[in-house]
Amino acid sequence: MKTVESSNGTYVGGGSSWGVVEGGGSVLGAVEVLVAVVIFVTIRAMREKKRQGMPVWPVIGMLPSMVAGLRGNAYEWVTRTLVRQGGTFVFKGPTFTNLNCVVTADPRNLEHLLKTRFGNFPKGPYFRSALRDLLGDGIFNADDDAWRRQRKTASIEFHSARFRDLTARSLVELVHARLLPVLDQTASTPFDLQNVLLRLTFDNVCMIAFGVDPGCLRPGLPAVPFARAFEDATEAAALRFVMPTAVWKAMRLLGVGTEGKLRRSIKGVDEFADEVIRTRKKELAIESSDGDAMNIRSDLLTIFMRLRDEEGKPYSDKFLRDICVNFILAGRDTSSVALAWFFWLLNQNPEAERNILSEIRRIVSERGEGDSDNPVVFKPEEVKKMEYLQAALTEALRLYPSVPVDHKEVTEEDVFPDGTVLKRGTKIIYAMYSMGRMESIWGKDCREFKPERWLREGRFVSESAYKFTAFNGGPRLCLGKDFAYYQMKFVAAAVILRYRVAVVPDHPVVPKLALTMYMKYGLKVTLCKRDQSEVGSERQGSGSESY
Ligand code: HEM
Repeated sequence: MKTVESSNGTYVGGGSSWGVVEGGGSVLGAVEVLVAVVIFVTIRAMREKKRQGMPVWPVIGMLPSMVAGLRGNAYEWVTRTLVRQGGTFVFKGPTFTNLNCVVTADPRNLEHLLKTRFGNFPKGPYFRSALRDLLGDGIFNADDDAWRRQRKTASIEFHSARFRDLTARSLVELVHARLLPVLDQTASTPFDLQNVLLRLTFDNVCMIAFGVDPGCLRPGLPAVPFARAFEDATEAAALRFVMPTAVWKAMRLLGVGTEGKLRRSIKGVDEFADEVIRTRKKELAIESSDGDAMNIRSDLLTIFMRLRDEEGKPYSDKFLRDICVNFILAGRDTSSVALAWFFWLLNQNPEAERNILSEIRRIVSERGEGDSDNPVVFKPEEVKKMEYLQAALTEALRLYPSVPVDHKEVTEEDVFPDGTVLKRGTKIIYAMYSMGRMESIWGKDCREFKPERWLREGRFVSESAYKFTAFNGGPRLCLGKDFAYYQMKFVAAAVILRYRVAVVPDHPVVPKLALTMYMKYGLKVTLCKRDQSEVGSERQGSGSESY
């Protein structure tokens, strides 16, 4: 039966079965209009998908794609989109939210952002406000003068001979008196290596930055309430970036959901930082009353306690707390997770493991007669010689950068070298994880673990900081980079020399969505002791043939 549209929009037909023609016709008409609108909107959204990498729906923008992406591996979802879009895409969030942003993995844009036009791309108010509860005004979350002052002070400390000496000594203590005995005790029982490494780097950063030793890495692996609180806090804080600001702010006000968790976990973090500051103040008071005038200690926290702010006043306890929390994030959660990914990758690449073992055994065998210690404790000049190990760690960081994405905000209108127009206030995400997986940067084998790509004639050769962005670049290049390499090499060499680390079969390994790239379920491993009689038996040069 044919139907025709009447002038008032209802449908009329020719047969008796249309007894309900008036009311039913109007429903049918509305349905047809709705179907037409849906088809129109879908076609338009799909056309946008071709252009922008994702369908753009009226009102909700690209939200459905984002929700679907976040349900799986969010980093892979961003990577797929970036690859499809040639290295940069514009994310359109729902109307009336501030989720719009430009996402890029293009080295030309990174150089523009981090170096050439550094002054035009601060962290900005949006990101600073999302992380303020956790990071306060600490170095990671500061711009302009507040950042410059902290950077200058920390930079002097990090580049001093005293700091280098302290880091080397602290690592000998941590690895030989704590890590290796703990590993020795576990024998072949499965344990979470990421957890052990996080304990090590936590103790280490507290020793070198605050001059305190929390003693988390010790036999029995005691519960560390701070660690739980800190991990929960970084996870809950990261979720703010995928929520409209109004939503997380309302949840924060009510103390519900992830915001309730964030509030509770920040309390746990603050308790630890407050205790460190209180204790240090007491110690300094005693030392100065003894006439030592604060000269005994010169760790980073003490240096900040001695400084005065722009008004000539000592820094507040709140600001000292921010310094502690930021340095814990910088020093605890980066090299530990990098090492966890590194050991996981080695487990799948036995050839690379053999090359590392060969290199470190050769280094031991090169020692002079009176120079051999037992057990072997690597010296700083030996750690420096570990070129293949450095290449393997860098390759792990290329594929699993400890900071998987980072952010900036546009101060004044600008244009990226790839032609993307950046309006004032635009939020920019640069995706380090995705950069390691771009064929356009690393070639067809970009997803393979190949330490050799970093070696020329057996020597480690670095890449541009705008291609290999794991340590950031430009004026905000990671301050702890040299220390982190030394620490990771020292730990990895000590472990690999003694053990084969085997990942428990079927243990799920996936990244967690947080500020740093934890393995969501940790890294369950068992250890197999190596025959120590082989140590030192490697003849000079024998290890270099394979790389
Ligand atoms: C594998 C280890 C490490 C990686 C991959 C890494 C990576 C990074 C990245 C990507 C940034 C830029 C963050 C941002 O601006 O949002 C950064 C900054 C920083 N890192 Fe590292 N880091 C590592 C280890 C360390 C360690 C061990 C320390 C200190 C103990 C440290 C201290 C810092 C500091 C102080 C900054 C702030 C620099 C600034 O904003 O001027 N890092 N790091």
